[in-house]
Amino acid sequence: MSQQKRGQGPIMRFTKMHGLGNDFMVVDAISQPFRLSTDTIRELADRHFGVGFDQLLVVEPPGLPDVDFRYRIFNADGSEVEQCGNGARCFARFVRDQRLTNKRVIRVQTAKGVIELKIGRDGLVAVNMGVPELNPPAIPFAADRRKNVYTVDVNDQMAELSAISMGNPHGVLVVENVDTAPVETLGPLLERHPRFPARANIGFLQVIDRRHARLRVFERGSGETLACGSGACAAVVAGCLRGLLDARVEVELRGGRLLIEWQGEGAPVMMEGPATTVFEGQLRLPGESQPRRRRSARPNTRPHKNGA
Ligand SMILES: N[C@H](CCC[C@H](N)C(=O)O)C(=O)O
Repeated sequence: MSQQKRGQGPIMRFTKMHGLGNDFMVVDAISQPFRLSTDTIRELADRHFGVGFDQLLVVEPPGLPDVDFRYRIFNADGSEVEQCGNGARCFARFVRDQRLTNKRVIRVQTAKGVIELKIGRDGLVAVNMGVPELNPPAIPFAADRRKNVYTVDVNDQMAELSAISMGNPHGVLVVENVDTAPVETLGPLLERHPRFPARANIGFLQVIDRRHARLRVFERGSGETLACGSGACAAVVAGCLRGLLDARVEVELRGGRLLIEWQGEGAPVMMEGPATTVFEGQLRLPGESQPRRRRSARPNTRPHKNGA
């Protein structure tokens, strides 16, 4: 946060959390005003000058009658996105720990639909991530027809990948060994490939056997993360479509393991894994003027004009 701005704005409370090392800044925008510009989100994401996170997760009041909360997600580059699987598990733990609900089954509205979160007594969180989208225009992915595997020309190499949306777009490649996969080189090239007009998260999937896999993900808007929940879901769907995986798969990511289950086309993808709170914090935002709220007005949680 640039020096001249520090210390002029309001105090914002937050909680630092992670799902298998995919880390988040989580903000309750129900009990406090939330209005962050894209630039401020980028500054807060910085691991030296800010809080440091892969994604910012925001808890808002529900926008639909049959849901408990609205769930907004911002990548480290400030882009607002449709889905975050590891974040969904942390969201569930956060709203219970903050006593925003006492439910164990929570329905949340994301930018692309409604997902259901279930907090187990073992501390693990199960998420119904919804039905994967395979139709190219809805992913979005440029293709003349739907296939299980597409050939994409990238830097004069032909990459074979599956294209799947879990609410957010994913490209999944099958590799011999994730430890030697070209994540740093091919990841950013495919993230911004023109055939992914909204960019994409790029997964590198190593099949151990029909019920075990390893995965690394170069995430859209954040780079490689230690884990990607929606990426693990997309990878299992891709593996099943290719006939390489069974319905229930243990996916080993760099930060730990997720259990993913998909019973096939038309069925939702189920994910189960941990959610960890690291610390509570508060910070003084840059000197963004906050509108004087009329006494009766609701907390201002509407997005800032040029960002969140
Ligand atoms: N980078 C993703 C959002 C976060 C997804 C990931 N952290 C997860 O656990 O699903 C995107 O731009 O779609």
